[in-house]
Order: sequence, then C-alpha cells, then structure tokens
Amino acid sequence: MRVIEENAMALGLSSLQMMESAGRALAEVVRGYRPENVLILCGKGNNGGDGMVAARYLQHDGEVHVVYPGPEGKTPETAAQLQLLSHSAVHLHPVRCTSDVLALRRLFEVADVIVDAILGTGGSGSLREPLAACADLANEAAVPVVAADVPTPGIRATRIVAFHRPKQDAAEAVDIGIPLEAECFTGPGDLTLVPGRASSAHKGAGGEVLVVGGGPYQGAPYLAALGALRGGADLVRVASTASIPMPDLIYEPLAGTHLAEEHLETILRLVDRADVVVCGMGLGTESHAVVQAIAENARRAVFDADALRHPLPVARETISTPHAGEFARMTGHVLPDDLAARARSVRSAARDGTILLKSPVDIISDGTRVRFNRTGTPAMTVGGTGDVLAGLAGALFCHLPAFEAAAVAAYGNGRAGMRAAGGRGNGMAATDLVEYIPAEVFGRR
Ligand SMILES: NC(=O)C1=CN([C@@H]2O[C@H](COP(=O)(O)OP(=O)(O)OC[C@H]3O[C@@H](n4cnc5c(N)ncnc54)[C@H](O)[C@@H]3O)[C@@H](O)[C@H]2O)[C@@H](O)CC1
Ligand SMILES: [K+]
Repeated sequence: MRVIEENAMALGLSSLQMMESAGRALAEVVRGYRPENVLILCGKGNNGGDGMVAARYLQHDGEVHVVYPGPEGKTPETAAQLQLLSHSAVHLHPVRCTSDVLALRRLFEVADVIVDAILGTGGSGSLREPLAACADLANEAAVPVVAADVPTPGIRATRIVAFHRPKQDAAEAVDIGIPLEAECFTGPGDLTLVPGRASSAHKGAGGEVLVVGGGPYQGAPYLAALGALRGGADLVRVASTASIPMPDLIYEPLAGTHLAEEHLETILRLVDRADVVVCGMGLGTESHAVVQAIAENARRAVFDADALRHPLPVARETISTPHAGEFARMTGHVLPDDLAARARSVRSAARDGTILLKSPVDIISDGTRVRFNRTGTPAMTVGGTGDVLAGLAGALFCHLPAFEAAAVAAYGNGRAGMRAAGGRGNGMAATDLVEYIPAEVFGRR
C-alpha cells in the first residue's frame, strides 16, 4: 500500500488529496449510524489525519470530539487538518499523558460511535501510552467502533473502512481516487521496498551473488557482475572462462573457451555459497548442462540470454529476463503487440517463476500478479544493458521476493539508463548506466 501511495504521489496526487478522500469516505460510513455524538481517536500519523478530515465532514451532523496526541499536529498533514478544525464546531482534546485520557472518560461513555484513527499502515508493535488508554476505554464502550484503514492493535473494531485496498478479510474497501497506474506501473514507491542496512551489518549482509556466464561473449558476465555490485551485493563472484579485469569482483577463472561439464564441480561449489546465481549472459549455445545443474541446485537464480534456450527444471525461486525473441524461443509463443494481450501471455508463461519481459514497456509477472515498467530510453538498445539488469535483479533478489526484485530492478535500471542517456544520448554505453544505479536505487534513503 505504501508503494502504491508513493507511486500515486509521483503521478501528482497529493497526500492531502488522498487524506481528504479517505476522511470523507470514513465520515460517510459513520453517518450511516446516524450518531448524535461521535468520538474520533486520532494518532500522530496520517491515519490520525484521516480521522480529523472525517471530523470536519461530520461536524454539522451532531457533536464531534477529537482526541489526539497534542498539542500540535505531528506531521504536516495532521497540522494542516488541525488548523482547519481550530475554527470549527469540532471539540479538540489534545492529550499528553494517560491521565489526560482518563480525564476524558465521559466522552467515551456518551459517544454513539467511536472512530479508531489511531494507527494505520505505519503502526508497529503494541500501542503505546497515552493512546493505549484510549484503546482500553474504546473497548469498554458498548458502541460501534469504526476503524480507519486498519484496526489499531488492541482495539476491537465493529467495522473496518479500508482505503483503496482491504488489508484484512473483514474490511470494506473505499475508493480514495488512487489511479490504476499507481498500482500497475512501477514507480519511485517501489524503491521503498529496498531494505536499508543496519549500522551493525556484517560483511556479506548485502548478499552474495554468483555470476555464471561468458564464453563466446566476454563482456556480458562482467556487466552483469557490475550490475550486481552497484545493486548493493557485498560479494560478487564471476565464474567464467572470460577474464574479468576488476578488483571489486572476485574472479573464479575456468579453463577453456566455454563452460562445460568439466567445470561443474567448481561451479556447484560456488553455487552452494551464493544467495543468488545470475546465469546465462554470454554463455553461447554449448553450455546447457551447466545451466541445468544450476537450475537444480541454486537457492535463487536469475536466468538471462542463453540460459533461456531450453526448458529448465522448476527451481525454487527464479527470475527469467527474456526479451521478446527469447520469450518466443522459451515458450513457443510470439508475443502480440497489444500490451494487455502481451501481459496475459507473460502471465501464463510465468507459472513456474517470475518473468521480466524486456521491451519498451517491460512486463513483470509471477503467474498471478502483473506489473508494467515504462522507465528506460531507446538509447538502452546498446549492447549490455540487459546484462546489467540481470545482475541488478540478482542483487535485489538477495533481499526481496522474485516478483518485487524484478519490478524494482526494471524500474531502477530504466531510470539509470535515462540518466546516462541524459548526458550521452545514443552514445551511452552499458557501463555508463551502471554508474547511475546507486543513485537511482538507493538515492532516496
Ligand atoms: N501516505 C499517504 O499518502 C496516505 C495515508 N493515509 C493514511 O495514513 C496511514 C499511514 O500513515 P502513517 O504512515 O503516517 O502511519 P500511521 O498513521 O499508521 O502511524 C504512524 C505514527 O504512529 C506512531 N506509532 C507507530 N507505532 C506506534 C505504536 N505502537 N504506538 C504508538 N504510536 C505508534 C509513529 O510514531 C507515527 O507517528 C494509512 O493507514 C492511511 O490511513 C491516507 O490518508 C491516504 C493517503
Ligand atoms: K486505525
């Protein structure tokens, strides 16, 4: 839901607009009880703001009391709502401590409806004082309790009015004007899924990625490894017959011109220690036995390019990153031009793992869900950008489920490509794009 909200904001819908719609919808539900006296319990965050908007809409229907942790609003949104309420008929009761709440006991006794706008999706852990005292008094009152978005932990809600999407079974969802695009298309909100790193993190906590590729094409595994490194992996090993000239990467040299069964023992030893294996780039047509063995043994794997030539055993968790030609070779289906029809094709092909179809609008599906990504630029048709994408997906896949990792990778890679092309136009190279990955993927933290 946070992803969707941030994506909606990036599309131009403000937090205050969503709050207005949420509070108004909440007020409509409360109005249905025809109350003469409404008590609205507000928390410090935007859930509290929703409650304050509802108070504004309900003020002429009867008596409305708002209890909130005062004296001022704690966020710009709640401060704005309180400012609007300060000259209204709504009775405001700022509380600083538990005894302030207990002094308001009478309000709980005379209310016909109580609104729980204490905690929403931003709440964590059990409720702290003085709001915990509000929850206790609300539970004692024998009147309907209407929860805004989600019930606050510890509160027994009669009804749950969920904004946009129900977050649990018993909830009823109301439309707050979030456009469909905020959900279907990736956006900056998707980046909020990328976990931060604890200050106590040890070496390797960022994940260990193994890239297996190279043979006929020497640069491809190198680019994938750079994508993984810039995508936040702590250790990136490259098992390849190609030499990898970079001190930040751990090169596991393999003899010969292409990967073959003689390398299997070494490769499987490396597969065993990797969080994610990224496989296929530059491999050529002769190394399928190696790909097959990786599919059978890797904890998590990203398959790209030549790894997509033949069907693979269903591995535990995988991301496949074909372009339209590789998709046709993989599935036997030529993708239609129409975007919705394309999405259906990708979804039905993604039953055994997540697919990230690379095209002007990327399509990501795990067989159930579908997302679209429209970041990127025609300058990214230069060789190597797909290798970087596979590596980036591998790094993110150390921490995120396949579907989310693929969506964030597609978005971040496209954004980095747009930045690189900003300065270099069609002269950009995949190595230019790599340099912008950290700013685009982690820059918002
Ligand atoms: N982000 C948006 O743009 C929108 C958010 N909306 C509402 O905002 C909610 C999410 O807002 P927020 O992210 O501000 O979070 P919340 O309002 O759910 O709560 C966060 C606040 O509560 C405090 N808190 C967290 N856990 C606590 C605990 N256990 N005991 C006491 N205090 C605690 C935090 O310090 C923070 O101040 C949604 O559920 C929804 O109701 C809606 O207004 C629609 C738009
Ligand atoms: K709530």
